[in-house]
Amino acid sequence: MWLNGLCCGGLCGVGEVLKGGQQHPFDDRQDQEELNPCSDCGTHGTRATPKARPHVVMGCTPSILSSNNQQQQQQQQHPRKDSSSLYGGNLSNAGSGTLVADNNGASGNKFTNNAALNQAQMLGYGQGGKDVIAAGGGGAGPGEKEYPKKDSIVSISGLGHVSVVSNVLRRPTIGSGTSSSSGRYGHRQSSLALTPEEEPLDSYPRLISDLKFPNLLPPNPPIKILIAFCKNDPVFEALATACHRLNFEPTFVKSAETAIEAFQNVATGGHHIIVVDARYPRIIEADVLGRSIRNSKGSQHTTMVAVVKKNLFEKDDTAVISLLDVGFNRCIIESPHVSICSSELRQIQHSLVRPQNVISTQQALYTALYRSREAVIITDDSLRAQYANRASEKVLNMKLDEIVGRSLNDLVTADISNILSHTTRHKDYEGFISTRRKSQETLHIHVRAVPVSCIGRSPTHLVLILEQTSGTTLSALASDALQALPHGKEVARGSLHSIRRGSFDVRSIASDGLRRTSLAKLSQLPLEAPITKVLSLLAQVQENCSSDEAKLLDRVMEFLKREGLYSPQMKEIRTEDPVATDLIGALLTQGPTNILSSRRSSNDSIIRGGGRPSTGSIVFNKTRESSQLSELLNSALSWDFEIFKLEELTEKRPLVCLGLELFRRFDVYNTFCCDEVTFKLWLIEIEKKYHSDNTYHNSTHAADVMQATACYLQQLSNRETKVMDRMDEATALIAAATHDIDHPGRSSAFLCNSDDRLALLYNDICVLESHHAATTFRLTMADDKINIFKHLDRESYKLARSIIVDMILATEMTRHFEHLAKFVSVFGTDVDSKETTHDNDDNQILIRRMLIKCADVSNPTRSLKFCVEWARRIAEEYFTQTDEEKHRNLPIVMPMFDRTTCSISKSQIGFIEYIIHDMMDAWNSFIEMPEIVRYMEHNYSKWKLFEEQGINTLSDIKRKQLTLNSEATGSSSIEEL
Ligand SMILES: Nc1ncnc2c1ncn2[C@@H]1O[C@@H]2COP(=O)(O)O[C@H]2[C@H]1O
Repeated sequence: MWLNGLCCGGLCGVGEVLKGGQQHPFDDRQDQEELNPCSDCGTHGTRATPKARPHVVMGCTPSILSSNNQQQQQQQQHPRKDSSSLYGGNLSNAGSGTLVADNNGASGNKFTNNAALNQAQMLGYGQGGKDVIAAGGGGAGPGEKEYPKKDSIVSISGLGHVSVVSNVLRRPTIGSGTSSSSGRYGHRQSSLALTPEEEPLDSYPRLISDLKFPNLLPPNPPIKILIAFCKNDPVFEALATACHRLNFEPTFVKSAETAIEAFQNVATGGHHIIVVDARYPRIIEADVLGRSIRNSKGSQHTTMVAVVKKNLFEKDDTAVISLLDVGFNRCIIESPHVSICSSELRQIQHSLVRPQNVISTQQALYTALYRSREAVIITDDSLRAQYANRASEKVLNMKLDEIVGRSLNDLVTADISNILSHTTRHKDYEGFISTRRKSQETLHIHVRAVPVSCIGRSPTHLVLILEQTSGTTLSALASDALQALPHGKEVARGSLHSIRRGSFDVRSIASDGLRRTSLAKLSQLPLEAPITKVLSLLAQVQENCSSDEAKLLDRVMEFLKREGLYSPQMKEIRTEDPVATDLIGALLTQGPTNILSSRRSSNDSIIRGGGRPSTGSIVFNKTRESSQLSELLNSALSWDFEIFKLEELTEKRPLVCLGLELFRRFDVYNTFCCDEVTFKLWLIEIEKKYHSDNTYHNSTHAADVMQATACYLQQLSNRETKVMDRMDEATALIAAATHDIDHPGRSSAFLCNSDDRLALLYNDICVLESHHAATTFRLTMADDKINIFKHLDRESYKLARSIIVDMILATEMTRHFEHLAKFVSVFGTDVDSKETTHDNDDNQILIRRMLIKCADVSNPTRSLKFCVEWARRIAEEYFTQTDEEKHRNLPIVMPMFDRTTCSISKSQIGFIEYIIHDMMDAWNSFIEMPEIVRYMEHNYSKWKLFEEQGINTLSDIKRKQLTLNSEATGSSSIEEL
């Protein structure tokens, strides 16, 4: 039976009891705002009906239920003196009634805070309410009615009401000491119970201190053990028999993939122990499996054991250490003896599994804290915030990652020595302080500071409970609202004022005709855009100025009325060189026509043969094991990363290798709560979708863009003020990896001209980029095995999706100048970009778009040998397109890109001059990576030189590359340029 199974917390007494295990308590949609009248009695407000939230502490099944009741405003606050543990310090002292029950709905000796105790006490339930609240077990069956009895589990409403949820059959005797053999925790009959032979839960007598600061009891199922062994040898047999003897529930699997699947299985997974055979790394890669399990949701309290060969211990401990580093808790030596295996497992159960199970219950307490309406911040002994709940984000108007890690001195403006003078003497402090909200506005707020000693006797942590009194709340809200209001006469259309002002006169409508009526209505509608306001202000200025000024203003207004304020006027970009004109025109033009190119021709036909070579599966293990590869991946965040060497080592499949390395470095597995195996399978599928026969738009380009993205992210993460959070980093890497997926090696204009199905599907608009974004999600969501988003909650998924889609679409070049202009207008090259706020959704979008754009066309900013190779590859792809256009008699998008006549050097000069130079200048001022500008300038001068030397065609470039490569065998780092 669920604790919160009653309609209004049982006030009406006719509430229907939900059947245990029903969907209701698990359903997030139940988390609605309170104050609904009870549907059964129709009278009692359910304001304080506790919200029941499921908590997964091990595996995937919720096992603990927490509820949090907002205490009645007027109710007297009792001084709270108890504080001796981290839990006790915060939850005990929180003013809201917080009650945590197990998944049988019994609070038992789970957690009850002081506010809940006080509420119960006021209603006369037991001495101090403690016996009542702590009692557990028993209870009515589904549908039975309940009447308050003294010895009952209570549900406490914010209105101060207590309702009965279940009866207590045996009343515990508080303070009567512990039972002879139980000790503190000896009361559960379970393989997980701390002393399994003891009495049932509800008859265990508890100490008062246990009630105030208890360890929540862990969930109570038998021990589930997952055994991943590739063969049934004697070691396996001994282990299996030992499990049987210990009454463990084993699952046997033979590979890493099936192990992950078994562990993640919602119904049967979530094992307490996983034993992995680490003796045969070629069959089961224990380290990869270990990392994947650790990155799986609900694995943080699973004990992982590796079985290793005896000689592993005899040699040196590096192999053992590396297993421990990836998340194994223990390495045991292989043994074919059942008694040895039994004893090992027994010891693991006692020394690792039990403490883990107790610790796992913290999750419920953290959830209670997170849901609390009081702001709770916990600092360490040097007063740095270590924990902050959701309410504190609101109070301080800061994001969690801005609070955590910050010194208390930065969070409050008051002198905190007063607080410390109390807390260092183990005394609570109560009073008012001023908090420093991010908007620099201060907020006076009531604070209770409670010192907590986690180790030893002196305080190791400080718990701060910030309570907004109604006055402070209102003033903060009022000032927030005032700030949001438009000032002076500029009351926005759509605001209350404007709507009233715009309400139309019924009589005038009646006298005018229907058409005029609707026009009148239209003009009154709140449709005014900011630009309309600017225009009307300029029109006002025009009335009082000289005729010359008025003419000038006319021109200004003319420009402002054009669509696409940030789009460059293509016709105005006139390059002197026809090659550059062709290229820039093609890049900036949406749809089938190259707006800059005047030549249209179609003549020689060159047949482009061959389909896509088979993608095959990658031989990942082999390449991973190669020391060359791991050495190469060590430099994964260097701007001089050897991308073409990676392409060679991975047999043209560099994305999986580099992707896994970068995801690991940026902790993407944790951010997405998703294991490495899923990411690996995902990367394999994504890479397969890149066309390896494209010379440029293949998976090496994707890997290169991902690598540039990672370098930029790395650079941004070194900043004092955080620009990107973990989700931003993870999504940026994913967008980079997928941004050109399934690229056909032809431009969007080509697809439009050839009536390709993609052009028809996307109406000639953003054809390729729309296809890349759509393919990414279609592919990922189609198969759970590769669905890297599967563990994100709906909100996080929506956020991740919107960022990824937006970033992929930003790589579309027709909006290049628009993105650049917007970025420069906010983070302009002259102003110190560090001073510009990044913490603004619009600015964040600008940064993300610029980041992926600069990564996408970073090739001219890499060292010369890479820059030349990329230029060769893109030229080859352009030439192939021209070949096909000629062959199929299609309009030629870039007529100058003919393989027999085109100057590649000239195309690069134009590309750098018109597209790359300003963008990289702006990006460098923001990100501070001078090497990109130095490389770009060096490459530019080299292309000029090549051009003078007549190095133009593909074969010229190939010859030049040979000399460059032999020159570069020394080093080509930026320092030597
Ligand atoms: N070195 C280069 N020279 C000419 N065009 C380039 C070069 N690098 C990238 N591009 C173009 O810039 C475009 C950016 O978006 P895409 O990757 O879709 O396609 C790219 C190429 O068409």
